[in-house]
Amino acid sequence: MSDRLTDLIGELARASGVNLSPHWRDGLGGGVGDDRDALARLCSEIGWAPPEVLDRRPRANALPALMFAQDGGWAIAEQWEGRDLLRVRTEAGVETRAHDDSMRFFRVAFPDAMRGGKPMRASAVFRQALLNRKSAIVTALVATVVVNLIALATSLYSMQVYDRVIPRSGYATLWVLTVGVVVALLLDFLLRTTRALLMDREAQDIDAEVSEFFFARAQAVRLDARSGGVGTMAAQLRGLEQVRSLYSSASLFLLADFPFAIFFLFVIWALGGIIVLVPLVIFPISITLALILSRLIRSGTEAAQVTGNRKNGLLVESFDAAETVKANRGGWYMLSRWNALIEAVQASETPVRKWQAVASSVFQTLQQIGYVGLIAFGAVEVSKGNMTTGGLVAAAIIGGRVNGPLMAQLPGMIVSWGYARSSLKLLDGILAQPQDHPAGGLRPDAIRPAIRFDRVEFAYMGTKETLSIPTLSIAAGEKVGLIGGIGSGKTTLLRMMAGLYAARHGQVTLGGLDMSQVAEDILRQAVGYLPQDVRLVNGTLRDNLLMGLADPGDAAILEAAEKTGLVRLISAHPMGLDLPISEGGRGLSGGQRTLTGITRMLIAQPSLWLLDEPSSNLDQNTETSVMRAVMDRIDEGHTLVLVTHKMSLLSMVDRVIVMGNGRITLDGPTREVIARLQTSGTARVAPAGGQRSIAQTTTEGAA
Ligand SMILES: Nc1ncnc2c1ncn2[C@@H]1O[C@H](COP(=O)(O)OP(=O)(O)OP(=O)(O)O)[C@@H](O)[C@H]1O
Repeated sequence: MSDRLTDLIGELARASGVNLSPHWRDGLGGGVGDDRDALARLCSEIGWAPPEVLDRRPRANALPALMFAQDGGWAIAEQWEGRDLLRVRTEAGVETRAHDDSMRFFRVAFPDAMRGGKPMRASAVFRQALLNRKSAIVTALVATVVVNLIALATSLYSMQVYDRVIPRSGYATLWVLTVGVVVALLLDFLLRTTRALLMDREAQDIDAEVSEFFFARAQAVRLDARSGGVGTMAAQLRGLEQVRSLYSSASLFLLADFPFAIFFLFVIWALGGIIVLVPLVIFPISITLALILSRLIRSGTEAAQVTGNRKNGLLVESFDAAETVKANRGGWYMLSRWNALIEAVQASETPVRKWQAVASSVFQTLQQIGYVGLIAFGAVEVSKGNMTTGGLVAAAIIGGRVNGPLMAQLPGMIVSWGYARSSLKLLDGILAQPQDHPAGGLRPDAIRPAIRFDRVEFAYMGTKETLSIPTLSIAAGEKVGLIGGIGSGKTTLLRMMAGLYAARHGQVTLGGLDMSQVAEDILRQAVGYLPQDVRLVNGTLRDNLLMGLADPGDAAILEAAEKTGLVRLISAHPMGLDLPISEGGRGLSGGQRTLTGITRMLIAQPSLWLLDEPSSNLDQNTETSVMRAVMDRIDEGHTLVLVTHKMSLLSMVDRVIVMGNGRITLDGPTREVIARLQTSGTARVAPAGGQRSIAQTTTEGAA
């Protein structure tokens, strides 16, 4: 394998702001080479679209791009340094090279693991995953073809036995034929087993690839655009396996078994002439029945899928909210919802099962009618001398190979298709939801932590306007307190500043750049956000402290933990930083979770600190020491926005913004705003926009 080229592709992806799957190199074989066509071969092997060939003199906005030069091999052309000079990155480092016409430039169509590349339909994702494994599918197809040919051989064996061996007592012929058929059957066994193992391995691979894609897509759905609960979302992903297994079995059916059924019709015709009419009549009948069946069960499978997902949602919810449910004796309430959903699932599944049962009996009867029809019609043909007895036996056996796929496989596949279709619809729903940030995005060297809101309006899914901020600017280096009544919009505003929610109208900029256009990793480096309720994930404390960060080493982690007091938890536990955290951060107290979140921010050192009620879970002493540690870490030019209900914390900020009913109702220097709030509820404040003087009427009270 050409490591050099894959290294360069990895670097180009990073430079283009694309999150390649960590496993993108897995399974790459050797022999791609280092020549000019190596990139095209590599893309084809990985299953990416072929690279786009750029102009011989690419425009500045087409860079960075991969470049191949006759004398220097592969490199990344980063940017133009002058009219004829290119800044080029090779494995040896960065150098400047003169442009010459032998250079070729290529753009790679990266799939982004966190976004899944271009918007597409869920079915296309499965198709692509199958197509990426063309060689395995071709092998399985060849095996299926040979297995079918062996079936043909066994039927012809019967014909020979009836026509040649029995009338002439030709035992020598019988032995030869029998040995031949036994060898063929052994080969058949080997091929079937190999096909099953191969398909199983590929199925696992496809599962891994497809589930990675959809999991990443579901993760990247913008927080404010998420519809449905956690359980429903989880259930949407559950249909993956069903769709995958249908796609693999359906492709083998359509590509091998179905065409072979047609081929076998010709064989029956060759053996018995007119008797082929029997399967020929049954064939369209079974297809028509299959189509009718698929229509009949369609609505049932869809309803069953939807209620099934709601059932899953309720299950997740009941465990997640177990404390509330138990404390409020909500068990019966949850149980009655559960029972209602079970009833709904059964109601929608009953017609599906009914039609499935009817269908399988109908298809079995059709199969038997086909057999009887073939034998009866064949007997007439044999007695007329138009075919031999052996020919009839062979035709009956082959008739089974025609009926098998059509009568036995088709009904099951139609029902699976009904379920898979509704799973695909749900997966399409995930793909259609807006994603966090565009692939690529702006990648400035540094972002000034200055925030500006311009005619911003925001509403949660399905609600009317929640936030309306005509103008707000927070300069780099400002320390701002955000206060307001319960539900006044503080958290929503903070999440917008963090780039977690996107404005429905208007623009939010960070350092002059539209926040929604900044590359995700750059944004997350610059912005530190501490949610009101810090949730931890399954793993170790270290994993939770370092999630998404480069490991600065234990000394740096412990230094930060010392400042927040988290070190007490670490030193009290025998496993120290490796102390296990269970799902949802269970095992740590609310205060310890908050300390973990703050310690993480101290390690990350963002330039924009967004803290949502950082001390609500902390005692007075811890609050003082933790907030001091935070203020010590916030450098001169760094910005702080602190949501709080505690007036005591406002001494740490120089400016206070008061929220009320989704709007800014007061904005000014801390002392003036506090004085205004203390004297009366009718202060004059300036329209929010960074002005430091109070000048507008408000009736809002602070926290
Ligand atoms: N996920 C959501 N979906 C729909 N509406 C929401 C959601 N989260 C919050 N809201 C609504 O948006 C409004 C503002 O909520 P927000 O959490 O920003 O208030 P807050 O000022 O932070 O309140 P608190 O002080 O209680 O934390 C509230 O009316 C709330 O009901």
